[in-house]
Amino acid sequence: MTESFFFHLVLSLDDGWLSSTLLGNHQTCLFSSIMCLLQFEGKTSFGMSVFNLGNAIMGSGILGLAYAMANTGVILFLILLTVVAVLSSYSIHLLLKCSGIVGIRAYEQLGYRAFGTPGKMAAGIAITLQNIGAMSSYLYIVKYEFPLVIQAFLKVDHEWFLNGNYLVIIVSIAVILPLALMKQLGYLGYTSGFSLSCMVFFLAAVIYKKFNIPCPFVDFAFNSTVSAVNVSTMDPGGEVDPACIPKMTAYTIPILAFAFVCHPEVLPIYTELRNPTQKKMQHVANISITVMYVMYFLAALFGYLTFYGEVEAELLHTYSRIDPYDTLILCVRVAVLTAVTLTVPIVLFPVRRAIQQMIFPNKTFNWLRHIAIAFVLLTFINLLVIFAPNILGIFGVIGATSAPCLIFIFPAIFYIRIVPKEEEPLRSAPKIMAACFAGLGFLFMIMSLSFIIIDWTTGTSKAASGH
Ligand SMILES: NC(=O)C[C@H](N)C(=O)O
Repeated sequence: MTESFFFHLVLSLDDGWLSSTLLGNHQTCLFSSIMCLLQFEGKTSFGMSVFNLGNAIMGSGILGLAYAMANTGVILFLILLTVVAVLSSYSIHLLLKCSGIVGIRAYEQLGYRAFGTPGKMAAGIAITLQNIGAMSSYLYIVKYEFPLVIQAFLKVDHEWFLNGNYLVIIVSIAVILPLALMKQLGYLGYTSGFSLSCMVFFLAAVIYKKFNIPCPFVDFAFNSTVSAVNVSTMDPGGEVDPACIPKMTAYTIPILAFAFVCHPEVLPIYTELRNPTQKKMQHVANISITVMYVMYFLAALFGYLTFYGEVEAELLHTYSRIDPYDTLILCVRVAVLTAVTLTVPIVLFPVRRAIQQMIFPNKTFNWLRHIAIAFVLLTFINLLVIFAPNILGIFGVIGATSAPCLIFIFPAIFYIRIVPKEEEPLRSAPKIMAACFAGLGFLFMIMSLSFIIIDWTTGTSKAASGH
């Protein structure tokens, strides 16, 4: 094997640690490369990689989609979902092409290659924001769903352990922190398949419940007085209920963008793929995106058709209004809780790496730093979840800021800078397309942000109404 092969390999494996190796002498470089080859040689099969990427895509975003559909109507939602899915696949194409050219398999390192330190910092900050947002939304689900599960199973009221804030802290210390301290997760690890099956179960239950819950449904809180909550689209006079006429809100597109973000995880999954080629990885991405697209659409459709305009920003919570003790929904809660809890450590890994690359570049692995970053991050996220007003705010702010950067803007501008002019001149079709893509990202970001700010200042938002 030639030295250039090793050079490429070194770059592509672990940039933080190995960049220091590159500065050392050739022997060290060669030795490290052989160690890396033994340690990190891509071993993950095609199918497993599809699972891993699917798991990276699938998260709390799925719980917000029915709400997004309630705001747009089925047809517009389907169009928007398709557009975001296709664009997400195109942006993975841009990332893969860049990484193929420079031989780097980390998002923030692509930023460094394209724009030096500012590029690395921008990508690092976007990844940190996005993944902290995703983790907060996962712990948010723990905060609100876990007490209901415990209450139903133990049949107790007013106990200290029914306080969601305590539960978030306990779950973080007992489950997430130990997993987050592992040196490697075998990237995205073995929990992916399990996590995904939990979400398939969730989807099946949502579909089943659509045919099982009468319409209009009876709110549990008013059960004794038997007052029906109007969720049918028609009022008795045959007029369409104004509450059920779809209208686009500031949150629709940010929720969709949030739901499709998986980009910080794409390159690491590529690194671990057996016999990796750009084409093969694109194929992995396209399959994962298509499967998630179908699951997202079904979850949104049936969730929406169960509750119409009454659906809340977090779908599971809406079911409690009918019967908080319904066994099937309790099992679904446990499944979703497990899925999102197991995803937190996985989502934490790219953030830790981004922080390491931003604050301690060129430092070798250090257990103390590894543990300290995980601890500080988890503490911060716990505080966020305890004090954050609601999940819609998280979807909205993150979906309107870091998500468009990671999906649209960065892949496009990195592509324009990294692909050499000799190969593709600035005026070539692929680069013009990438520039339009970045422009679309900017437009989307500015529009969504201004809508959300208007929404907040005028106080019309459902986001203001708590959970
Ligand atoms: N991985 C992420 O950043 C978010 C993920 N797409 C979700 O829906 O929760």
